[in-house]
Amino acid sequence: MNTLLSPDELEARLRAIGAERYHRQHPLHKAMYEGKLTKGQLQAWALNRYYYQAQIPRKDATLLARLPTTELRREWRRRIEDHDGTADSSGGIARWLKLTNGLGLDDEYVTSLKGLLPATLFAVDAYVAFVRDRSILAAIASSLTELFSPTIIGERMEGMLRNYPYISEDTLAYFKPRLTQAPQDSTFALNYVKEHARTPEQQQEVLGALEFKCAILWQLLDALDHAYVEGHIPPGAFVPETP
Ligand SMILES: O=C(O)c1cc(C(=O)O)c2c(n1)C(=O)C(=O)c1cc(C(=O)O)[nH]c1-2
Repeated sequence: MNTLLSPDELEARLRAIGAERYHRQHPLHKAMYEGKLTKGQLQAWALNRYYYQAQIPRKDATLLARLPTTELRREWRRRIEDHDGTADSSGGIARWLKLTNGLGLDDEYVTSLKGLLPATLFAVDAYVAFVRDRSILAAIASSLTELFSPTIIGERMEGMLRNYPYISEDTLAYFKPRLTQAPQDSTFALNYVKEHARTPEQQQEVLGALEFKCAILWQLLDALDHAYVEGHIPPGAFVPETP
């Protein structure tokens, strides 16, 4: 039987899941910031990660439609604008294309989604389906990986600028705003789950949602590792021109 945790105990359990399972621990992340990847491998990562970026606002729009209060909808609307932009400012998806473009990939090819690994499609689509089908509490909890993203993003930016001469601050423009957006997102989501997970069952649901999301992010890197480091590129997937 699961016992009822205090809100702070719940937070500690969530942070322990992140410390163990977040994709910061993945060997491909380490290889990336240590400068061990080829340009072709970085291209494959950026190309596949584009699909995650492009689906995030669809995931948030799916949740937005189910949210019962103005306060919650306003919070989630902001997330959609962060990614899609507004009439006055470009959003995260457009900034991600600066990265793929800077790495030598055509926008048209990237946005066509041709060349994605099947595992990328399956994993990202599973995240959108989770948020569509599960409780609002679980859906909000599944965004809590953002508690840990500023650390991985900082590490990645610093390592990539230092180790890959063809990568500039401008190419990495996507990441800088995330360093302030992610803490805003995750503070809201953490406060929400601490307040609304009031039974042992709800708390287990929250913990399970974070584990599920960590597994999605881990799977994205595992699939890239298998295809582009181990060399088992599935038929139809992107084949780098440069080694
Ligand atoms: O660079 C990363 O490692 C990373 C991780 C995550 C995450 O932990 O889910 C997100 C992002 N970036 C990101 O850029 C982003 O916009 C984002 C939105 C979400 C979400 O679940 O709603 N996660 C993430």
